[in-house]
Amino acid sequence: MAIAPLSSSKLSASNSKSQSCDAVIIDGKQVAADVIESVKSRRAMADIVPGLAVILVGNNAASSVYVRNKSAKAEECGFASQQFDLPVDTSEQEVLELINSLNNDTNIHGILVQLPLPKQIDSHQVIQSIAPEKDVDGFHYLNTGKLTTGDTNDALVPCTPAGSIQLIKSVMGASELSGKHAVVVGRSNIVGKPMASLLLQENCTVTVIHSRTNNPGEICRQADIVVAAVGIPNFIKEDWIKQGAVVIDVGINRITTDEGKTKLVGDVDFENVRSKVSAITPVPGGVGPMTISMLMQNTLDAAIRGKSLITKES
Ligand SMILES: Nc1nc(=O)c2c([nH]1)NC[C@@H]1CN(c3ccc(C(=O)N[C@@H](CCC(=O)O)C(=O)O)cc3)C=[N+]21
Repeated sequence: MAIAPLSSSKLSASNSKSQSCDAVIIDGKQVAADVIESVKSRRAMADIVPGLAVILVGNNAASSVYVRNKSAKAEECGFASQQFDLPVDTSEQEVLELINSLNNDTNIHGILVQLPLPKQIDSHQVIQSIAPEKDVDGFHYLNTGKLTTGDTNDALVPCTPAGSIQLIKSVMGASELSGKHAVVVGRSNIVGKPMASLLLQENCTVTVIHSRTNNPGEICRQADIVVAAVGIPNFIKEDWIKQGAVVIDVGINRITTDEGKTKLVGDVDFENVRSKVSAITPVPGGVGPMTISMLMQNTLDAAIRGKSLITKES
């Protein structure tokens, strides 16, 4: 990881144990900007132009924010980014052929297929067709296997969980994390499961709860760390949170307010939860910007590994 964790004293200095004291609002934009600075300087030192290919089939609201921010960041980092906007009725075969050509393109180091895909396309087939060393989302079996077995040195780790761990580490030292009870709310392949693996690697005691869990609130209330990834606005209420917990809100939900405006909110009832926690991420400005930064980091890492392979072979 590029960023050293802040000292734990930073948290305790600004946040005494008393309930009236304000929680640390974790500045995801700042931590993400620090990662970007490190990516920029490592890229310049390696003297390479990482190539990132993004494939978008059709369009949906969730995807458009991501696509916008991603292209801008890639450019800022000195990457060559290519975007493929395919019509909503594109066949699976056409996507597989495009991926095959990108797998063989030596100027491309990272391939990302925006999810969800239209229903005529089997996303498992598509993801598994990406060359594992170019799988910057970290969804290929080889990368998920490396993550779950703890072989993370040359694994590409999914961006949102990797970013979430880094945000936790911005308020908690490694020794503080060890032994803590972390509760992950949600069991998706893109967030919940890889998040649980990363937390285990940090020596947390990990519980994953989901829509079929009995007494989820009772379990969540025991958590020192809560990672919410359910995709339901205000799902995590104040009475699910233990006093002093660290809360990471992965949710990105677009809602319409009473005044008819659209607004981005997370999965956590932020306004009511914030008085109870020691630290919490906001939405927007929390996990979202970190996801983008980790994508840039993964793409750079893939490009640097690609270059060293070529050097070894020649
Ligand atoms: N293969 C794949 N990988 C993904 O990682 C992936 C995906 N497909 N499909 C769509 C979702 C969504 N997603 C976001 C990431 C960052 C922001 C983000 O930067 N949000 C900012 C900006 C908010 C704003 O602009 O208002 C924030 O939360 O502060 C949003 C959404 C990644 N996804």
